[in-house]
Amino acid sequence: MAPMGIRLSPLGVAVFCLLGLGVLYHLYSGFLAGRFSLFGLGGEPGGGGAAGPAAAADGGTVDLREMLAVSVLAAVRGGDEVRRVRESNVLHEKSKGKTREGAEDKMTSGDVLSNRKMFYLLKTAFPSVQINTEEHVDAADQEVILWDHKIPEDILKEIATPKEVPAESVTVWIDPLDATQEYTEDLRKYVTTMVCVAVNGKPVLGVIHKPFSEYTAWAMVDGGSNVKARTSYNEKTPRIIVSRSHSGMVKQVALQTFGNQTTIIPAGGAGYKVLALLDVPDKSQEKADLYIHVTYIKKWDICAGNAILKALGGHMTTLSGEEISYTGSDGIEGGLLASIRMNHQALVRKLPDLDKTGHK
Ligand SMILES: Nc1ncnc2c1ncn2[C@@H]1O[C@H](COP(=O)(O)O)[C@@H](OP(=O)(O)O)[C@H]1O
Ligand SMILES: [Mg+2]
Repeated sequence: MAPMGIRLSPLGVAVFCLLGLGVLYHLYSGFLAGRFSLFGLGGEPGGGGAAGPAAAADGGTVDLREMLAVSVLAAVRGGDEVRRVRESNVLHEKSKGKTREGAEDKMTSGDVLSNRKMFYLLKTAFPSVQINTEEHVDAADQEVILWDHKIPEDILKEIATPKEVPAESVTVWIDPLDATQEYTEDLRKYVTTMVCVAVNGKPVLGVIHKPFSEYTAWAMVDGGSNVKARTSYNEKTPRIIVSRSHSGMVKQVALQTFGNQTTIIPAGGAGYKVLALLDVPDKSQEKADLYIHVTYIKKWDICAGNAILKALGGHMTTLSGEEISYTGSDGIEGGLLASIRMNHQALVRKLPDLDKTGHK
């Protein structure tokens, strides 16, 4: 018997407790989860109302169509910084150290300022997703950049319905300035900014933006794209696009595999080299049939290109034909082979085993 003659029913108490737990769970998984993850970064919450975090409202899911819209915006905004710094001619060039092969790993103000814009735009819109970026994020120099929740018409036209996935299955990869070496040499056509979204490690969304020609390619696997493959490719004597500053033994490997008649096109930037395989209207863009890389490379350099190729029916794998998983470690060891509208596995079989030949 309770005081003052009120009797508590055990069923009523149980229902009350369950309701309480439900309210707490809802608060934690949605609103608070988003805020905690930003605070964990040393960041501020993204603000409320229409421009607040996109993931928070759904309690742990994100809409890939919204992620695509923010990724395009981030690549363009980052690209504005890249262009502004290059046009100022004050690059504040530094070395982050050396690559395994002994090349300078460079960084400029263009990389840093683009990274800041791209990272905070994505982090504010999607506070609960994992974001991996090439450059260090300075928590003391953060910026809250709000997304207006507008999905551009070209995306709405291609992708008619939202595509929800659990926020915890998503890994975002940002390259705030691809082809930094060429950027310092003022070889502007090679420079891109890139965003990639992987779901359970599989590349699903890719954006490659060329800041100096203001061209943007995007694609979503099983969604849509604003770019397509060319109508024909030369599989027998392919034009092969390769690195100009991290080449390793790539030319020898290409000529040994496809013969001495093969044309080798040295170029900067992994984003630029993927675009070379596609039907891109930009006049400064060279065209190739295959992209081969033999040295170590990082996932932010290749994830967006991998997603775009996959969305268009192409392939990007290691040289031994393995799919690349975009979670966990930053780098991949087995080189790269990218193709579209070709028999990719037949190409893999043609290539020498790099570990055996020591061709890296
Ligand atoms: N052996 C290596 N080690 C580290 N990074 C490499 C690399 N080979 C290529 N990369 C990176 O991959 C991108 C494309 O390389 P490349 O232009 O030589 O084809 C460049 O990215 P960033 O410019 O973003 O640093 C480059 O630094
Ligand atoms: Mg890069």
